[in-house]
Amino acid sequence: MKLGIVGWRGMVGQVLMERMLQENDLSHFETTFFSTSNAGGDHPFSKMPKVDPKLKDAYSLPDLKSMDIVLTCQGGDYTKEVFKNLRNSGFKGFWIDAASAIRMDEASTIILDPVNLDVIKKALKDGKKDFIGGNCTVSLMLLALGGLFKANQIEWMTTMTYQAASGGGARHMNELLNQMKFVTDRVMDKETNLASRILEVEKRVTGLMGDPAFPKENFGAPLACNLLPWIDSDLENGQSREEWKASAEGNKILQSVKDIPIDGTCVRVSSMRCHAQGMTIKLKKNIPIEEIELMLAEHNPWVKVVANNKTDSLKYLTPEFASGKLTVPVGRLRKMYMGDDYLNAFTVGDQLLWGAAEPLRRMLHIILENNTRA
Ligand SMILES: NC(=O)C1=CN([C@@H]2O[C@H](COP(=O)(O)OP(=O)(O)OC[C@H]3O[C@@H](n4cnc5c(N)ncnc54)[C@H](OP(=O)(O)O)[C@@H]3O)[C@@H](O)[C@H]2O)C=CC1
Ligand SMILES: N[C@@H](CC(=O)OP(=O)(O)O)C(=O)O
Repeated sequence: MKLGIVGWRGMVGQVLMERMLQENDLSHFETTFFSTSNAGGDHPFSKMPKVDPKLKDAYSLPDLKSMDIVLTCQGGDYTKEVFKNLRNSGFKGFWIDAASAIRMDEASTIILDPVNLDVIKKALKDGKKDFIGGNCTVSLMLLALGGLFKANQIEWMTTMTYQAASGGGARHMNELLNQMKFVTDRVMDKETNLASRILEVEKRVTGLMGDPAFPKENFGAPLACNLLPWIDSDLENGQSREEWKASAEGNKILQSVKDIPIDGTCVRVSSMRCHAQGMTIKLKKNIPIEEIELMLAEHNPWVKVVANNKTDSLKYLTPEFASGKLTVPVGRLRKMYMGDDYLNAFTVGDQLLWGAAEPLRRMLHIILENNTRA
């Protein structure tokens, strides 16, 4: 099959390409790389077999139309500019996309195959062609709690998120580091032990956040030494768009017969590339913790149930542990004071892997398999 890849140079694209090279994915396709900025130019994969050595124009409808599959992690603006026109021009191939732009469209299927392979297979059987990666926080939550969703044991749940700077993109990650530098350069200099005058130093740090030179062009606010309890746009019903995605996308991924209410507060924190979330889960009945742990652990090969003790929680339930890994640790599993059918849980995962790139490359294999069988 002819595969066209758009957005390979961006941050999500780089993570995707790293995984595709690790898994030798390109060997299954005749691949063309596209660019929005350098059509006709070179790319780093040109020496690989069955790869077009030159970049094609990512806005050229005829070039895109000649592909069997277009996979894009170029972003929502690109999708909005190209997708409809491409379909209107007669493109009958598969469109695989990391962006949220057409995720909730009727024709789109949200892909997270360890959780909804049956939904994906049915969509393929029904002739659907648009397969879109889910929101990172939602995908990571579903992977962590897949066992409980599969057993249909969740009545409702809340998620309180701790989302990394990477969710905003490369410029945001860079800005976070610059914010940290801006502060530490001004309060620490060569002196590293400020404990004896820490209250005075804290005042200075907080004051620096209001300094006109404080770098906040991307986040719009200080994230270093701070947190931001709003992610994405304002839906003007009290909810942020990121919060809305939990229930809307979660239930679409699961194709729930009756929607499971999922809601909470999404917060940006100063971790670099892993999103964490604390969850309160209202179970349909009292299930013993050992049974819950087993259900979660057996659901998929990537989830890692972490024993609910201080040592293991601090070792495994952190962005430091999860960064660069496909493993999705879930822990702090305990019944809550509210009753035995209330479960506390905490999970963390790499938002660029399972949260963005991994479901896209796995979809390529699902399409190949489906094609072989057809
Ligand atoms: N960041 C995230 O956490 C997630 C992002 N997504 C989706 O993926 C989309 C892409 O995100 P992300 O990868 O972070 O975006 P980037 O800004 O890193 O990359 C997007 C595109 O920008 C162009 N570009 C311009 N200058 C540079 C440069 N100096 N280095 C690299 N690329 C450059 C490239 O296009 P070209 O080569 O054509 O010039 C590239 O493909 C998002 O808009 C979102 O829709 C989805 C889930 C998570
Ligand atoms: N909004 C997410 C990242 C993202 O790209 O989400 P979506 O794919 O739903 O637009 C975050 O900031 O962490």
